[in-house]
Amino acid sequence: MAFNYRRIIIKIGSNVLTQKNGLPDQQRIAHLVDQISAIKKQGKEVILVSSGAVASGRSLITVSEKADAVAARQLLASIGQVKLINTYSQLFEKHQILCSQVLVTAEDFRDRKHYLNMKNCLEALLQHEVIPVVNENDVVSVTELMFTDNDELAGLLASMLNANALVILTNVDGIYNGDPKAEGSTVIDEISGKEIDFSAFVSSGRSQFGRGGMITKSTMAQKTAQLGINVHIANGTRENVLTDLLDKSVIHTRFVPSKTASGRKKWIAHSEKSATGSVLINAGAREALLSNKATSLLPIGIVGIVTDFKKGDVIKIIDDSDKLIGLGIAEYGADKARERIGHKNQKALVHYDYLYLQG
Ligand SMILES: Nc1ncnc2c1ncn2[C@@H]1O[C@H](COP(=O)(O)OP(=O)(O)O)[C@@H](O)[C@H]1O
Ligand SMILES: N[C@@H](CCC(=O)OP(=O)(O)O)C(=O)O
Repeated sequence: MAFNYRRIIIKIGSNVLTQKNGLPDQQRIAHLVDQISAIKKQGKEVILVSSGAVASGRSLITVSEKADAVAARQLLASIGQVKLINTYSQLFEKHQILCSQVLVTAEDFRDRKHYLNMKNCLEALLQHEVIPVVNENDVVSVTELMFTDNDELAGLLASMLNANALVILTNVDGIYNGDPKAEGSTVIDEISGKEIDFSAFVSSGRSQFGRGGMITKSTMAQKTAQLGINVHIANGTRENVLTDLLDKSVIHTRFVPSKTASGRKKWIAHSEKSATGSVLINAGAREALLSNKATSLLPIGIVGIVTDFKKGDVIKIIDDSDKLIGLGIAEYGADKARERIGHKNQKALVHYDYLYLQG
């Protein structure tokens, strides 16, 4: 039986869209659009996360090697994004499908209002049968404001939109149990559970035009699967990869989803970078939070406030061995929390509904 997903995020990596010389591979893009159109015509909702702005820019302008690297990337992306979206628009038009351009920054995911605006826009596009083509707004996202890569962006969108599946297309068949080029390495077809140390078999090196690499891809995939979303990593350079993947007839890696979380919890799960405060908890609190019961974080289990926060801020919950246990929204500020540390019968600092635990 095929995978019967209703809403799918498809991420196409730089290396899939780019030829060896760094220029866009028009033929491959066309073939992917044909497949995405076929999937759309089966009544599924598709959101495309596409890299390739910088590569497209390279096909239009030459930037001096002496130019500042950040400015060069901004310039290439600004010019290239126009070409990239035009390419998609023309190719989808052949299938009588409308696509749209959505450019986002990491900041848009940190602010709950921006987050909801973005979500509403994407929902409206899907309702109107449009395929949103999303990319990072490379023109304004520089250095520390950037996503790690478009895999991170795709993972955030998958949880934001409660997608059934996230398909990441890269230039290898999936995650190998060793160096993909080494003899004897094979593709791991299913990954489940939390405690996997990817660095044991995934090397930190990136492919020619990739930004994040396979370790960040794997970590993001695992986190997304923990939120109840199927994640597939497959080879975008293979013919018919998308249609074959949904028919379960192509070799690739699938991250088995573990549980489903509420929309709010999904947002909190991805808020680590915007967490302002942090609290230290004792072993008892850790045990209670990680048990199968729905438990809120009570002041009795808190041993210290590491960094201050205000009511409503996302805070990090850290255990006695300095491990990040979870994230949650503070019900009150650090001052009140300090007064209540270790006391019984106090209002929870983080209510269970606003708590995301990563185990
Ligand atoms: N164990 C592994 N399994 C698969 N790929 C790996 C592994 N270790 C390292 N890699 C490298 O990760 C690369 C893909 O990641 P990345 O460069 O981020 O691609 P993309 O541009 O598609 O996001 C592959 O080309 C491969 O060389
Ligand atoms: N936003 C950039 C791509 C950035 C990126 O992370 O790419 P990838 O390595 O494919 O995840 C572009 O359009 O050129």
